[in-house]
Amino acid sequence: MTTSAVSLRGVTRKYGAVQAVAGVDLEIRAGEVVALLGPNGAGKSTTIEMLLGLARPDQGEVRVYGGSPAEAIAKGLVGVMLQSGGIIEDAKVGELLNLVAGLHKEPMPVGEALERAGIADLRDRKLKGLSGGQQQRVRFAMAIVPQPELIVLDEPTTGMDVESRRDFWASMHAETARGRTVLFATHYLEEADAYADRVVLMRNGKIVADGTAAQIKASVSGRTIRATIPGANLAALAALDGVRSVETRGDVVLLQCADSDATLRYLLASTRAHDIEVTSADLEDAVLAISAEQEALA
Ligand SMILES: Nc1ncnc2c1ncn2[C@@H]1O[C@H](COP(=O)(O)OP(=O)(O)OP(=O)(O)O)[C@@H](O)[C@H]1O
Repeated sequence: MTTSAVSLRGVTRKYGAVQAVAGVDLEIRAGEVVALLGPNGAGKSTTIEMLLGLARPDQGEVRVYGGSPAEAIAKGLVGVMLQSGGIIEDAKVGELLNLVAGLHKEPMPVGEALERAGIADLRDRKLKGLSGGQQQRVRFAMAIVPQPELIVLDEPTTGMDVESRRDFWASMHAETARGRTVLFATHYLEEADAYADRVVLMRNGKIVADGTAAQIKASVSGRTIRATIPGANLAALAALDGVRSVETRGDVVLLQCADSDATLRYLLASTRAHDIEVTSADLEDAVLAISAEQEALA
């Protein structure tokens, strides 16, 4: 049996009256790239802090590569990129990276870390003059310099413009291609959709959905079929098994389907439908729907 990279069991954490994390169970296998999604205050940062040993759970157990977070970090197994802190304003980029490398047993050469983070040209610049996006890249270089098995990133692209975000994810992709395990918190659904193997959605301190982006989309909203159907019998379409709703836009019929395959077969066999398109809801629709469901249950 392979050891999980990360294992959280029944983890809770309160701040005063606020239940920041309310019973989280999460296993992350080696090599997985996991996005932690959720609205402000969902408990993402607190969960990350507990798995890094920066906050102690009130209840439950946190394991990183079978040991405590502190042990995993001491072994250089974990690279971290947090939202703030960790930067010495008066130091030069190269000096800071040397300092971090010096704390680890088998760091990669600093020049290589800078190269991989796309900031080789900033080596002799002081941290305080850098833009927010450049500072984020320095944090990323700090995260990878220990050659960690697991990289944990809390909202890594906050403050970056579109181009920097794209470059950042290209650098990140090179790390995941090397088989590293990655957990990142984000507010950008498209980042979760594009870069994660698995999406974990948190709300009010709990995990409310966990699966691939495709599964999460499918679990909520099924698919939409759009087709031109001359003389469509809308009542017959609405009565089909697996059809949730029917709308028309002129000759075009939109069918919300739980089972789009069966509906497609029917359309092709029994109607004059043409120009058929099948689309799945995007992750944003799914997240909104799950959040609304949770709201209704609360
Ligand atoms: N150190 C703290 N002291 C007091 N309350 C805290 C502390 N850290 C977190 N909280 C509270 O716990 C809840 C969860 O916060 P957390 O930062 O984990 O959420 P998040 O999902 O990371 O949110 P965001 O997307 O805004 O970063 C919030 O209500 C927050 O105000």
